[in-house]
Amino acid sequence: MPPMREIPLEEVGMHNKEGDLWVVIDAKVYDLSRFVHLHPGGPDVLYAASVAGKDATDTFFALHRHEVLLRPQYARLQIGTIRGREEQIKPPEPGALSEVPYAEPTWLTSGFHSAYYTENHRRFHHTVRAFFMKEVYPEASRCEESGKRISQELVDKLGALNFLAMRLGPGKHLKGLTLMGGIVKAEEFDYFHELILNTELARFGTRGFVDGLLNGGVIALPPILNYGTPELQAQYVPDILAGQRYIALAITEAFAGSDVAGVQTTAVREGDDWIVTGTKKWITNGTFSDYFTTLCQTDSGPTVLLIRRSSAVSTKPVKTSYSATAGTAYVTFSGTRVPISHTLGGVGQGLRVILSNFNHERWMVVGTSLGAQRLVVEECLKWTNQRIAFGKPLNSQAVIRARLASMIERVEACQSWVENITYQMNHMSYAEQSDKLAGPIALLKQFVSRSGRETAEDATQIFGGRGITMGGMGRIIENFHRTSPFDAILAGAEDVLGDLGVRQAMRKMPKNARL
Ligand code: HEM
Repeated sequence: MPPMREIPLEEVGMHNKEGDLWVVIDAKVYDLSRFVHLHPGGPDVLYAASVAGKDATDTFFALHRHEVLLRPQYARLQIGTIRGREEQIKPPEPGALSEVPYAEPTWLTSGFHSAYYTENHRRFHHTVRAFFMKEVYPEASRCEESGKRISQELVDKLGALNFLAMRLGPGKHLKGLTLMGGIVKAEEFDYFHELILNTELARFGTRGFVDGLLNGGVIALPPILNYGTPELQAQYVPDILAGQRYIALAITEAFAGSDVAGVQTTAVREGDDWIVTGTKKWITNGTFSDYFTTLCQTDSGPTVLLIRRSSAVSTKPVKTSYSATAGTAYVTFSGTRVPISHTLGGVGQGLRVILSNFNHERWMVVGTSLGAQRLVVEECLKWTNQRIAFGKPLNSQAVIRARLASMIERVEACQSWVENITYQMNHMSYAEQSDKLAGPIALLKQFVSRSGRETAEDATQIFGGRGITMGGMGRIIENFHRTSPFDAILAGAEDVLGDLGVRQAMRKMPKNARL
């Protein structure tokens, strides 16, 4: 691009009419002469006396997100800069931290300290945020809107970083892999690294894509890694981790959701095979999965099987209130033949396999909800600072500040509890996690998803009409308001989880406990 011409403000003022229209936004001069008729807000607003040929910075930022100016088709409308002035509102550097109070957790806030995170976590975080914003975010936005699944090109890029392997948490599946380009060694990688991945990917503000981003693998692979034979693991895991094949977890049915023991899909032995018949519903990534980690009923009780897609397996999309990019499916097994070697965790052991798997899944949902809630807090702090209503910034109203206070308190409480649980996970074996953390993680998830929905409500009141409008200024709030109920349902409904947490505590009550 040739260097931009420096233009005196007075010269801009002469271009203020139809066919010859310039405006100044943040020291940059835009020629809107031809764009006026394409402008989504219409031409008339641009011909207003306070806009045409004038510095319209405040007006522009009251109506548009900064990202509008960064889109290539609009960036090229710029013809120069105002002499003697500098751009003030700059796009964030890749990986940069926000300086808005509470927009980052304390461990990423200058001058604050943390007992949990190391220098390696910080470097990892910086690299992840930069990569996500540059490589993943543009596709996340596109797919959230179009409903298309993640592209193989992006999956390949993620595969090269061993993204899915990292999202399964620490463990022997990481051995020998180069993680995030070598930023963290396999033996150093812990649940805080994984928490960073989960919170960062929620910052796209695209809840459907978050699940489309190979979440099927995150929840369907652990039963193979924990209960599959070495042969089975060698046959399936590497291709899935590399993004060459896709997998989904198939538990829920129209017949049974939180009541997993009530599933009606059956597996009947015939020689060395199981014959599987039944349906599964709300299966994340199911529309494009090659394999299904599936809970079935057998004569000897619930059993988990690894099922390959074949002509006896069909999938169709389930239209939910978030984007079809998640690949949510209705799956039908029509007498599907499955070798008995594909049994995970023993016949009749299905509930043990599935219930232990739930802890990690619930903790993952908690992490993505937390990341999204923090983003919503940042959006609200910025909006209430720049939006003028009744002649004053929104944040000069006590009712608005009261809502902001509640949102900040909730996200900070969620953060502290999540970090505490994550620390426990780092110091417990898988078996200890199953025994000790099922209750606390269930309670944590109930608390975090409920906080999320309260925050969605507060944010929508703050953003008004924009909070219920897809695209534009309030797009992140609208997406969160529409999709935060997913966090309250997926991996166990909120109410059921609260009850589970208390029942776990009751089981562990000392026999001699008395007041
Ligand atoms: C470089 C200059 C501009 C570009 C590229 C631009 C682009 C856009 C775009 C893409 C939208 C759709 C909503 C969104 O994505 O946020 C929009 C909406 C709008 N624009 Fe602009 N715009 C420009 C300047 C202005 C100015 C100076 C005004 C001054 C009044 C203005 C007034 C509006 C209005 C009223 C809407 C509708 C807002 C809404 O529905 O909430 N635009 N503009």
